[in-house]
Amino acid sequence: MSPSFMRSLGHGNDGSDCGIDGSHDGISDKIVLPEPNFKCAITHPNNLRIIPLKVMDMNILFLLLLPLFLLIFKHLTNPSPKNLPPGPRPWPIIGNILQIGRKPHISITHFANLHGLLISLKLGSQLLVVGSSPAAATEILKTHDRQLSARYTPKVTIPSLRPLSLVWAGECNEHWKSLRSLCRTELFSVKAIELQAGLRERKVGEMVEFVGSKEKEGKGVKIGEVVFATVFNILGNICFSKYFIELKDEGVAGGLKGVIWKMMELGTTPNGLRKKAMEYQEEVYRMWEVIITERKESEGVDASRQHDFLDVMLSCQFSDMQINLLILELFIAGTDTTTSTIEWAMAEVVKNKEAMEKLREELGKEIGAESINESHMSQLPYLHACVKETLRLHPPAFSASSSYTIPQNTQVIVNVWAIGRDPTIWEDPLSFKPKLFLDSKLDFRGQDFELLPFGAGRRMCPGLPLGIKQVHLILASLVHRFEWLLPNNEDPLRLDMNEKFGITLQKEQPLLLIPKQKPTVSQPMQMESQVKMRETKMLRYLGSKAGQMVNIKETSHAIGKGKAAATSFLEDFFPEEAQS
Ligand code: HEM
Repeated sequence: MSPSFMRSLGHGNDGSDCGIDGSHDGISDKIVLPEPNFKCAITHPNNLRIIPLKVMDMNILFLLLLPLFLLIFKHLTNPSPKNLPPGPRPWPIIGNILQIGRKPHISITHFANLHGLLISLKLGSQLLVVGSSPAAATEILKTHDRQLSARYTPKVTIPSLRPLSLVWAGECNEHWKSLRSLCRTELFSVKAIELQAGLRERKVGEMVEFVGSKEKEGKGVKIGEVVFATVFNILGNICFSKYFIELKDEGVAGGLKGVIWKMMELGTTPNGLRKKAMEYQEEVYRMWEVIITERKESEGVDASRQHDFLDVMLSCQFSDMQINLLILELFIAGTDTTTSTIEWAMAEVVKNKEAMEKLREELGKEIGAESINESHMSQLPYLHACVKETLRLHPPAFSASSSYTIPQNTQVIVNVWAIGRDPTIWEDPLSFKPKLFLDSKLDFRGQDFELLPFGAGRRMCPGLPLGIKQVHLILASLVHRFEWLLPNNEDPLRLDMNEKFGITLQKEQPLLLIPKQKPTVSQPMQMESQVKMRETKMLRYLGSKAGQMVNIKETSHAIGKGKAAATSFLEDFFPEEAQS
């Protein structure tokens, strides 16, 4: 679960409570309330002297205890609303916080097993409703998407910034709509994604060179750090035409990743530390504030530079604060999620020999000795299946929003993690089996409620097109170029797959792998195998087009080479037809 992505039935809705009928949710009628199991361990050392309290001390004690009395009074006079979904019995004042613990995705799934697929919990005085089935997800993210599309905002966010925010927008107001539409057209449209392809290929190519460089030979590579630096630089370039992190500056990516993680973590603490969060925000803004100032001062368009997202925001008259906030939110929402997906995917394929072999075989057949590029991606069904399987088992974020009367301001979430591991939906749900997706039409684009790593409905992830392109290209490149070993030749079967809960579900132990260059083929052999490979692809493609007109652009796409290569192949194979 990503508390940051929690939805709420908050302000800005029509104000009425939401009555959702979820009787079909399969909620178990066997309600087993686990007895609280906390031991009160107060020790009384023998040498502790007991000093009688004076009248003055009593007054101080009374003042100290007053807030506690007030809290208890508030709790007693403000009972939980009736007719809520079942759930574990909350403790006075703290609610279920202690029972939820440090791994909420696991404890909440456990509560769902005990109480049903729609449960309610109390986080202090905050009510939380959790759906853990595709049916509950459909109710929350589709049927009642409009009423439940407000975002629950952690206390750590600065109230004055909320109206400017995309991620934290409490309601789907006009400003939120205009930000989503700006991002959709300028960053994530089909055209924008296609225009960025060269940039992604270049940055991923540099990452692969770095991993395979002499200085890294035999050394461990922290997959999360090199991937984070790469996706951060891609987004940095799209927004500011600038790369922020040098791959060789070990630790910078780790440091920045740490700051982003900490900022997100503050957002997940019930009473977040606003001052600390502000300090982190300022630290990140400092990275690009010079660029904004220079750009505002420069006159005319600099022809040596590409048109970037900063140009777009300035032309829309965005203030510095609006620019800072939007870019920060894109970095927060887009870098850690993508990195974590790739880190999990690598961990799963390294651990699962069969999946790794199949993926290698597919990459070898389709790409061979060519340099990998995005036009290859559509020819790699097993790669796509590996990514879907990773997102089923390790969705980086929970999603957001029931059959009960939900009071206003309730946090409502869908436990996507639990749905991905539900044995009534998936066979052998804890194993990594990409094959599941090979003959299946199930997709993660918000239509299939069994698989919701990007959420669904109005607040669904707008960055999906960019995120998924990066995941495919980086995973394919890392697997195709190297063989991967664990440090000290450890058995991959014993790879630690524990999760650390935060805004994203990361690997608790960062993945450290040793790359081994795959045996290289000599230059002439490489050329020969490339030509052979393209010939096979070309024949396969033309076979599928028998009796139809073929288009050079599509042909070049199908063979993963430019138009010139496609034309010359067509001329070689079908000289007469190519003439016409
Ligand atoms: C594998 C990669 C990614 C995953 C799994 C992912 C997942 C998610 C999820 C689950 C949500 C919440 C949806 C909901 O509340 O129903 C979300 C929201 C969001 N994501 Fe992503 N995301 C990814 C990549 C990206 C990228 C690359 C960007 C942008 C650069 C991005 C930008 C956003 C934004 C701005 C939101 C908030 C939208 C709103 O509240 O209206 N994400 N993402």
